[in-house]
Amino acid sequence: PSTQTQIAGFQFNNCLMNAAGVACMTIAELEEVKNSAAGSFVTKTATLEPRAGNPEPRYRDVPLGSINSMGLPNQGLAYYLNYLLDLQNREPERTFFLSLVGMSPDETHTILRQVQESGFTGLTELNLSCPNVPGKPQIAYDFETTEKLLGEVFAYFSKPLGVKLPPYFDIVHFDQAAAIFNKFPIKFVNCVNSIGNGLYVEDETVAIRPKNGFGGIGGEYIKPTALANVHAFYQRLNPAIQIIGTGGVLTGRDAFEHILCGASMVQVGTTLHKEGVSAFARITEELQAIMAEKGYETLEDFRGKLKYLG
Ligand SMILES: O=C(O)c1[nH]c(=O)[nH]c(=O)c1Cl
Repeated sequence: PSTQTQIAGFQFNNCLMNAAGVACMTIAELEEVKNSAAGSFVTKTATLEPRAGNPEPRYRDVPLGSINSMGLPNQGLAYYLNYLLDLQNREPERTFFLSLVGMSPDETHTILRQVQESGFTGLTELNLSCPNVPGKPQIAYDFETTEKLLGEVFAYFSKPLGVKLPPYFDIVHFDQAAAIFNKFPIKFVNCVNSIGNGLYVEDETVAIRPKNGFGGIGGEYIKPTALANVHAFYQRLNPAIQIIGTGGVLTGRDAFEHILCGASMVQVGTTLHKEGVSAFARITEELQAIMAEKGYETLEDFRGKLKYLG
């Protein structure tokens, strides 16, 4: 069975890739993901200037997942954009993702204009869901701001762009968010970012330093929420807007469920942090075994075909 896929008309030889934030801060890390069984990579979310991020410890792997309050540490847009421009000349047949966001709407426009004026031919993932910059709310929880920002972006940005979304937990919010995204030529929505502002306690103490221990939750804890967001947007969005599924992918079975719920690409975060890039080959083999057992040749044989109980 084949686990190849396409996003916005770009072909990928595998439907698995890293989630932004994991294994993607440096060129060395990105090259390792690129040279693994992953079909693509996405960079750490880039801001205009490099950022040190929050004080450590700011990321912890825990038995059922992870908690992080990194604070958007990154090497700055130029570092990632220059690498991607060089890479697309070296490997023109492959497509990669650039994740970005400004620390303000103006900075977001500055960054996106730089990308627009560059020769970048890959996919842009606008991160509307960072939960860990003190004082900065998650953009995509503010529907008015989100609609205004996207309206401004698409006045000048013509390269393929998708958005990274926080998890929503209310059916009305699925309705309202989807209604906004359906207004714009967005190529994909990536559901979900970490569940914001969880708290992990060890004995009597928090696990991470920033924000008195509050941080985004990933891993097994979040798969039901991730699948619900994937499927809710799959049900509601214009079919021209594809879904990337992120959250709780440990096994081929988890990847299968994301695709069954409507995902065209599946991202791996916490599991990649714990296991390393060998996770991509393992999960791919497990997914292929499930497809073989069920007689599915391609993802399209089962993508979005979640059954209800009537
Ligand atoms: O703290 C972070 O850097 C971070 N951490 C997350 O869990 N999601 C994000 O989008 C970001 Cl930007």
